[in-house]
Amino acid sequence: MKPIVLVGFMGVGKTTVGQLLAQRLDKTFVDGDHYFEEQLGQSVPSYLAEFGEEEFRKQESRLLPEMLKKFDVIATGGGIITLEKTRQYLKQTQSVVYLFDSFETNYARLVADTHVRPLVHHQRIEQVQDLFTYRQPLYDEVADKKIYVKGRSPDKVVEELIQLVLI
Ligand SMILES: Nc1ncnc2c1ncn2[C@@H]1O[C@H](COP(=O)(O)OP(=O)(O)OP(=O)(O)O)[C@@H](O)[C@H]1O
Ligand SMILES: O=C(O)C1=C[C@@H](O)[C@@H](O)[C@H](O)C1
Ligand SMILES: [Mg+2]
Repeated sequence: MKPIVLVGFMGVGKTTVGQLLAQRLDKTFVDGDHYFEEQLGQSVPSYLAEFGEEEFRKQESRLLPEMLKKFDVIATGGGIITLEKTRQYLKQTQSVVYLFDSFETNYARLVADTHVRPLVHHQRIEQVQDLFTYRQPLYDEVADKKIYVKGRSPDKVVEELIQLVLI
């Protein structure tokens, strides 16, 4: 199977949906942030605090092709589209699916989630919204399919993904 790569803003559900999709299809799954932490031996928040975002993006970009070689379903980190070089790589990759939802739904999830995301932690809502708006065209640019989550359950999103990518 050609890998399925999920992209989208923090909190849209890439990890949740990706895991469920892989289970349904009996395929392997990897979460980009988890893979990063395993390979670098450091948590993402701690790495960002120590080395900064530029270095984090370089490492994230380097690890992406490795994940595509090793796994069937890949949930990328929310900022995977930041570097031009990484966007070029994703554009040449098949089955990149952009999961998107309204800013309000996304933000509500981020606030409720216990998982720490340094780029939104302690930021004002306006700053998170600016980042969300800035990134939309970048996800669009790299994706060849797009799913509007529309507040639906992860199960429903997985059903749509299967229809869209595999049938
Ligand atoms: N369709 C959904 N409906 C309701 N809650 C959801 C849905 N998808 C995910 N969630 C919840 O939203 C939160 C964020 O989900 P998840 O960690 O999968 O997002 P993500 O896109 O992987 O974020 P990140 O880019 O930061 O890794 C979690 O608490 C998860 O349980
Ligand atoms: O959207 C982002 O820039 C990020 C999302 C997370 O998945 C992590 O990769 C990290 O916290 C940065
Ligand atoms: Mg995730």
